[in-house]
Amino acid sequence: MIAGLAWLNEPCLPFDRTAAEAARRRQDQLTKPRGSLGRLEELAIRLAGLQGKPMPAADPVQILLFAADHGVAAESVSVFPQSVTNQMVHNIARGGAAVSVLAAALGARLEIIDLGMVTDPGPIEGVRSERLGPGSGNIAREPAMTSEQQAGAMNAGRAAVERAIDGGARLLIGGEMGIANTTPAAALACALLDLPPADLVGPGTGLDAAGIAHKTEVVATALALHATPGSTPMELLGRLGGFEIAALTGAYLTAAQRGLPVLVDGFIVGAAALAAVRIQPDVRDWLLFAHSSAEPGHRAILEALNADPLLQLGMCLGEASGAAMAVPLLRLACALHQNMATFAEAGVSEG
Ligand SMILES: O=C(O)c1ccc[n+]([C@@H]2O[C@H](COP(=O)([O-])O)[C@@H](O)[C@H]2O)c1
Ligand SMILES: Cc1cc2nc[nH]c2cc1C
Repeated sequence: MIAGLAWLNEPCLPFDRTAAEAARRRQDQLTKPRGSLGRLEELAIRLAGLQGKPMPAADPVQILLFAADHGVAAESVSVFPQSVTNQMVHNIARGGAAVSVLAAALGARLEIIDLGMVTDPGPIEGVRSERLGPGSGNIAREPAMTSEQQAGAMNAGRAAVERAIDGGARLLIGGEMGIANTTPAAALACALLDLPPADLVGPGTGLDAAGIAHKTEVVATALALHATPGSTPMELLGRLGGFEIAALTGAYLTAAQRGLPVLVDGFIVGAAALAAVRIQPDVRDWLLFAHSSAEPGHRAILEALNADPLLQLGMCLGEASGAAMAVPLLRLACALHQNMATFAEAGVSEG
C-alpha cells in the first residue's frame, strides 16, 4: 500500500434498490406503452438508484478537467508538440476550448487542474495548480511516476471530487488534456486487459499508419519493461499511466465511495476507469458510459467493462467533450420521468 492512499480500501456505496424500484414503478405508470422510452427509462431508473432518490436529476454537473504532460512524447507518438498541452490549458481557462463552450452551454461547473506540464506555466487564472513534476516519465524507458507522485495524483483526484460533492454536484464528469496521453492509456489498458498493443494503439490526434506502427512498438517496449507478471493494477497505473490518468482513477474511486454517479468520456478516461474498476470492482456500478470514441482501442476497454455507451458520434477529442454531449440525454430522461403524467392523472386507459 502506497503511503497516503489508505482510503483506496474504503468500500463503494451500494446502489439503492428501493429508490430504483420506486422509479421503475413510476416509469410503468407514465402515459406510454411500457418500455417505449427504451434506454431513457433505464437511465432514469439507474440514476434514481445511484442518487438514492426516486426522482433523479442530472444537475448540478461538475466537470473536472485534469491536465498533464507525458515524457513518452519524446518518442514521437503524437502529431502535436508537447507545448500544446499548456496552450490548450490556457485556451480552456479562457473559454475557447470545446469543453469550455460545452460546460457553459450546459450550465456545468468546470474545474481545471494542472498536475504537471513539462514547463511550469506559473499561475493561470481559472486553473488550480497541483503540480507533481515536469510531466510523467517516459514509459518506454522508466516508470511514469514515483509512488509519491502516484499518491499525489490520486489524492488530487479524490480532493477534487470531495470539493465537487461539497459544492452540491450530483453528476461527475472527468476529462483530460495531455499531448501523447493515448500512449500511456493504451499501454495501461493492454497491461490490465492482457491484450497485445495492436489491439489498443490507434491514431490519437492523427497519426498515419507508419506512425501507429511506431507507437505500437513504443507501447510494446513499455509493456516489456513494466508489465511484469503478477503486477497489481496500482503498480501498472504508476508505471504506465500519467498524472491525469492516476488523478481520474482516484476521482472515480472516490465518486463511487461517496455515492456520486459518473458519466465517463472517451479512450483515456476509459483506461483510468478500467484501472479504478480493477482496484475496486464495485466502482463499475457508478459509471455511466457517454460515448464510444473514434479511437479504435476504446472498444476493448468498453467490452471489458461491459459498457454500452449512449452515443456514437465519431468524436475523439477528449477534454470531457463526449461525456458533456450525453448530459442533455440524461436531463431529458429525468424530465420525462419527473413530469410526464401517469395513466391515472391523465385519465388514459391502461393496456
Ligand atoms: O478521449 C478520447 O477518446 C481521445 C482520443 C484521442 C485523443 N484524445 C485527446 O488527444 C490528446 C492525446 O492524443 P495524442 O495523439 O497526443 O496521444 C489528449 O489531449 C486527449 O485529450 C482523446
Ligand atoms: C488542439 C488540441 C485540443 C485537444 N483537446 C484535447 N486534446 C487535444 C489535442 C489537441 C492537439
